[in-house]
Amino acid sequence: MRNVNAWAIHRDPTMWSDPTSFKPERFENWKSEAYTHMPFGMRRRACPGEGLAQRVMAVTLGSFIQCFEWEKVDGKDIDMAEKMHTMMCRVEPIEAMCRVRPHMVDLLS
Ligand code: HEM
Repeated sequence: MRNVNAWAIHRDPTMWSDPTSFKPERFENWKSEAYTHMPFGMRRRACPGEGLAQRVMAVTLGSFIQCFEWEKVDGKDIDMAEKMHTMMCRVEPIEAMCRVRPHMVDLLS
């Protein structure tokens, strides 16, 4: 058994500038450098679903945003505090409601 602390590597300021800021543009024309970014793990036990996930994530997320209006149940900002578990979890889980956007009602009902 081996454990690699991908959490720490993904937040390492010697590898990433301003590592905790949401900057999707950092991945534009981005070339993978070995072991700096490994959301799907690496090598023998790496995620076999990576190809599928990479293909469907954008369209899934885009559909969620295009088709539904989202709202947090408690109306507060998202609390990003983390706690360790077998997997990384939020201290406060996100509870959200969605409503079909008006222009999608006929298509989705
Ligand atoms: C955004 C989507 C996903 C992410 C971020 C993700 C990430 C991961 C990670 C980090 C691992 C552990 C790799 C390791 O142990 O080093 C893993 C394992 C695994 N993933 Fe995913 N995954 C995703 C989607 C999927 C999908 C779509 C499937 C199947 C259709 C899948 C199937 C698996 C399986 C079967 C393993 C266990 C592989 C093994 O232990 O040999 N994953 N995934």
